[in-house]
Amino acid sequence: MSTLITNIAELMTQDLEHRVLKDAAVVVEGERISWIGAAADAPAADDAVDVGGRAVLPGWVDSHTHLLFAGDRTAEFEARMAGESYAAGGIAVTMNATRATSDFDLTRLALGRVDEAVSQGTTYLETKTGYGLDVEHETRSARIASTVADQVTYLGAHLVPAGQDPEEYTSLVCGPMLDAVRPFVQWADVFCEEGAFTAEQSRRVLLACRDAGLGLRVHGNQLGEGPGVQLAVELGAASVDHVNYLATGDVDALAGTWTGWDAGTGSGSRGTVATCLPACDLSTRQPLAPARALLDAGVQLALASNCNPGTSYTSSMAFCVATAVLQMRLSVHEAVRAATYGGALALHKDTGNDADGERAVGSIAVGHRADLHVLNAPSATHLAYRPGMPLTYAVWRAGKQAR
Ligand SMILES: N=CN[C@@H](CCC(=O)O)C(=O)O
Ligand SMILES: [Zn+2]
Repeated sequence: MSTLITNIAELMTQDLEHRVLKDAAVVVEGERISWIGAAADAPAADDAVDVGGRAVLPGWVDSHTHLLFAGDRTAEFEARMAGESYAAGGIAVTMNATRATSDFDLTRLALGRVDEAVSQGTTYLETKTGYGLDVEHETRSARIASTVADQVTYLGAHLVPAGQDPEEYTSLVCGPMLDAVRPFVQWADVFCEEGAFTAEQSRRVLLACRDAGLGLRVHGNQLGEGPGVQLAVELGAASVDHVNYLATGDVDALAGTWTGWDAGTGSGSRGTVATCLPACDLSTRQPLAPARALLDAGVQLALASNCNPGTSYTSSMAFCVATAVLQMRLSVHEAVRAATYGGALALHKDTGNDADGERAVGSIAVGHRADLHVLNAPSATHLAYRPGMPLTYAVWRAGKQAR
């Protein structure tokens, strides 16, 4: 079954050539893109959809979310808006509410959040554990996460639960907890920050997880300059996320990880993606991450929602893109790229068009997964020009119309 999607005013492919086509069309065959080009040259297909002169982008790739949680932290948010600072300790409030919730309800809540994201144009997403924080509840979160998200990250090292010795808890995270979650996860992450895990504890966790075959990610440099970025670079993490407080050496170190990468062909060894989380920065009143400086230095960038109940209770990638343009000085093309291709790069899903289903996401090219986001606007510029407006008109996810 093939579908011709035509009358596209602007097709922002985010492919390796950064092509933006006018008056374009796309053919979707099964779950893959089989053709793109000028609408006038489009081949026949079984079915046709006229999108009426609207813009089409790749679906958002949200490479950083925390969707496995119950409860609410409105009071903490109100206190923050009244002048309190964000501190890692709030995670314990969500841990208690999450532990007290049944499997059925936790699944229902997570599925509802995925639906919210997809209805706003997200077609591929990662989510993390991190609100269970004992073997039973981390394993449950990982298992449920593996049924609702495309990729799952183990974040047992989110906070040391009250009353536990930090070194003993770190050993649990590196040992029995890791063994229990391992069947359900592809990545491991650690909150390397004051009030969470020290550099040494973080290194232990990351090394144990790397030995277990997991890819690495780091929450780093969110609340102050710290060791997160350097640790991520040293251990070859796929991404370091937050990156609000960076020393010059941090930017240079991140840029250095991309010297073996050919951005023109998407080949060579991938480095460490800097993932900026602007919705979180606003909600915690932290300085926005220096996305412009990172890009200018040659660092590959992702934008993600960081949807979670403490620091960023939104899955709106459009909001992140608008903020990146309006406040972080990215162009619309750069911001959309970071929220699509950049997320795919951070999740190692930027390449692949094999028959076995390993298909690239985050860019529109022949053989890639058919993840398309049709805007109710003639160009992607409207994402920043009309911030906060409901611009998602239609969504295809793996070739199926999801909205
Ligand atoms: N920084 C660490 N973890 C989350 C916040 C978790 C919470 O406060 O519940 C984040 O990415 O911002
Ligand atoms: Zn996070």
